Amino acid sequence: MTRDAIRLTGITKRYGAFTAVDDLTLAVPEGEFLALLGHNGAGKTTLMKMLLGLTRPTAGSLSVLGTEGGGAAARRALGFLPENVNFTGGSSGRAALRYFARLKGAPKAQAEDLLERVGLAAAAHKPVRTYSKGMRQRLGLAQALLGEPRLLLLDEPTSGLDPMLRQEFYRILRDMKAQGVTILLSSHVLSELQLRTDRIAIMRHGRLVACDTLQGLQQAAGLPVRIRVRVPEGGAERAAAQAGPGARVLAANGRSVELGVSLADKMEALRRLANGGAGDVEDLDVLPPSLDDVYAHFGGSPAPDEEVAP
Ligand SMILES: Nc1ncnc2c1ncn2[C@@H]1O[C@H](COP(=O)(O)OP(=O)(O)OP(=O)(O)O)[C@@H](O)[C@H]1O
Repeated sequence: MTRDAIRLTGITKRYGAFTAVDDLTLAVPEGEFLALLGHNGAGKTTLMKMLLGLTRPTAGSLSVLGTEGGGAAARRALGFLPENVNFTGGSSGRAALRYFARLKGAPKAQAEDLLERVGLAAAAHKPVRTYSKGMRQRLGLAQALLGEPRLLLLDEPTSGLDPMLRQEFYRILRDMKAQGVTILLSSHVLSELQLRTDRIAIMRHGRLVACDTLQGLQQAAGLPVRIRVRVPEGGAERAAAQAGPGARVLAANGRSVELGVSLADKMEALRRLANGGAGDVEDLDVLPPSLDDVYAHFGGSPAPDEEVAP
């Protein structure tokens, strides 16, 4: 039976009169890759800090890797990559990682393996202060992977990474997931998450407003699927009519028409388009709602003056 790596029940965190996390209930099964989305100030980092035991909830209960209250007892099995990786002092990447290995009780040799794994072996002898943002981020990931973490908490880990490094970064996470590691990752880069995560949790003003698979969120949002149809010159209107009453025209020009249909009407519209009069439809693409669309639907972005605590 799958156990929950994280179990949060009615978790609330207040700073004075301000509520940063508001009555949040969520269970994350072991081995799941969960993305945590939300506007600036939504409460993502605060949630991670509570899971790490760095700050205590004002109300509610939490369990991390079977340890009630999370914190120190679970921390050895946690890997954490903070939003702003800060390695102070003039030490080299290798020395910094060995230092963290000692703190975590991980073997020194693992530091070498991880430097290799994150592509920093050649720069390991250089002072961290000379590292680019991407290199510091990779060193931060290596630090998070020290020991045998069973849960990774990654706070906006890909900011500052170029597209190649992002791919490499997600490849490493895929390997970790294959080993059964649970991953909670917060990010603002929605496009990179939609095909990589099992579920997506959306926070707004400290509250969990949605948590499901992308498909589940798409269904719950009831956003239209777009069907882009290529037609012979002047055939747009005919193709639109052919798609049936469930389809409405979103955009059209002489050679193509974009139709919006509900998920429930999608297959019927596709059948009608495919079976219609020969030559009416030359080609078609089906475009499901993107994570950006879903995120916007669930109110992912606050009004500009709502972003920070008063
Ligand atoms: N120690 C604190 N004292 C007072 N308010 C705080 C404290 N820590 C966080 N907050 C407030 O709690 C809210 C949530 O902050 P948090 O850092 O969790 O947001 P976030 O979702 O991680 O945002 P971002 O995407 O910008 O990193 C913010 O309004 C922040 O100003």
